[in-house]
Amino acid sequence: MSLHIKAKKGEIAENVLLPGDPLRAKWIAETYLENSFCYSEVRGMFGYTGSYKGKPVSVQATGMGIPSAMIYINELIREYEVKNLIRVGSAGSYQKEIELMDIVIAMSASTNSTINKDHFQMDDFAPTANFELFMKAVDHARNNDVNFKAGNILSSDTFYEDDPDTYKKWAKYGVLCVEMETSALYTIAAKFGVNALSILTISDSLITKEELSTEKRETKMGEMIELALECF
Ligand SMILES: O=P(O)(O)O[C@H]1O[C@H](CO)[C@@H](O)[C@H]1O
Ligand SMILES: O=c1cc[nH]c(=O)[nH]1
Repeated sequence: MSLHIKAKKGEIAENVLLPGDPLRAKWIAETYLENSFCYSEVRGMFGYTGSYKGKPVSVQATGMGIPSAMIYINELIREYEVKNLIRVGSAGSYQKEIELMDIVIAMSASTNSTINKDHFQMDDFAPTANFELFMKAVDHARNNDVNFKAGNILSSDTFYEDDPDTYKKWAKYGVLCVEMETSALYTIAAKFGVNALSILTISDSLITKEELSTEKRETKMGEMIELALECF
């Protein structure tokens, strides 16, 4: 086992879905994976392995925010040799044409986190999705009439901003939505030469202030999960 994941070597598949929410991880395993078992409950951050259409797939919750996600992503790659990581998260819309329950496929992730600034001595690294995973998601979405947008997103260190208009500076430059982990996922995947993608479901809008209930955030993201599973 690793420090934060209680799985034996070989218990985690090469293909892993990464929701932030542990209850979404449980719901994904129970709804989509055959013969799934729970390999870790450390800190309540559930991890499961099963199969989807005959392929081994794991789902590991990462918690909220870049520091938490970095722990799980590092351990999955370093200790369990995971090769394909697809985040399946919720996000807040920054654009009026992106509505609740729409799907966003993240080509790249801007960030207000200073972790990469420190790491690259103030130079800018551009966290980018793996091209093959990205194209698989786009092709599958197009072929199945999934309502999606693809582009740059923001991985933010803050959920509650002092100034409710902070989002506008990003929206003006075409950033589609905000979440809290993808820039770290893309950066760590690049470092270790593995493949990463984030697919997000819009759970609220910074513009209209509409939002999904907690229950829907846990369990009503099936279109995104099926799209992600088809990319493995
Ligand atoms: O729904 P998840 O995957 O947790 O993602 C989003 O939701 C959390 C905030 O509510 C942050 O983790 C953000 O990235
Ligand atoms: O990080 C997040 C996730 C969902 N909605 C938001 O507004 N921010």
